[in-house]
Amino acid sequence: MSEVMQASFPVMEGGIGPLYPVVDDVRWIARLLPLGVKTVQLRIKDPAHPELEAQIIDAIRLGREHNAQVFINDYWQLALRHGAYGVHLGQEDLDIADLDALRQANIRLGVSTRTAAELQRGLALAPSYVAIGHIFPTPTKDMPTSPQGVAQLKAHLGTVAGRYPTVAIGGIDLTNVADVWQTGVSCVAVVRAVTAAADLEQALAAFADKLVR
Ligand SMILES: Cc1ncc(COP(=O)(O)OP(=O)(O)O)c(N)n1
Ligand SMILES: Cc1ncsc1CCOP(=O)(O)O
Ligand SMILES: [Mg+2]
Repeated sequence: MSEVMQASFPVMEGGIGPLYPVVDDVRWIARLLPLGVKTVQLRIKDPAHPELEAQIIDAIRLGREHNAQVFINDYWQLALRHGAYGVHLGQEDLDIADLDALRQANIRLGVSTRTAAELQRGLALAPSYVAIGHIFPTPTKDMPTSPQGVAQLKAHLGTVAGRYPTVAIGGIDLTNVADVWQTGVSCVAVVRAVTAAADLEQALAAFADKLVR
């Protein structure tokens, strides 16, 4: 698909990273933001979750209170309704989302990409960031594609050419994050490395030590 000029989504004023926890409950956000995390995503996959809208409202409020960049995964209508900082959408979400409404509301957009073609589609939207994954095998999400690995990540970063912040996701932990970071990616998104950490503060400190440029 060729790139067509599009109105841009807003830039993330505070930069993006370097660590971007993706969590399934707003209580994580309440723990993470006071610890200095600046970008976080609320990813609740069950649309029938009884607290879905309440958690989204709380997440947006916490983001404002801590001057942090809270992205809402998937639920772009609720994000619009409640004035979210940002929305994260995958390729299938992009097919149905009202991107003009998000642009008009000044909501930042992060997009997932799994292949070179999806990356082109994502870039054509002039998003606030582009995510590339999954980098390593992960049990957290069923993926229709194979892990891309660090070399492919690096090739994709060449395509982005610094035009947008980049996020690597999928199977990233303290044992492999240095390899990911040395590609020059702007940010590393993690689920289990944060939510399954035995000691949250220690895990954040260990990532901070490794995510230095
Ligand atoms: C930072 C980041 N990258 C990728 C994804 C995956 O989004 P998507 O493909 O829409 O899948 P779901 O997360 O909705 O299952 C993400 N959420 N965040
Ligand atoms: C949401 C998502 N999108 C691509 S991989 C992934 C899950 C990453 O989870 P983990 O960090 O636990 O491997
Ligand atoms: Mg999605």
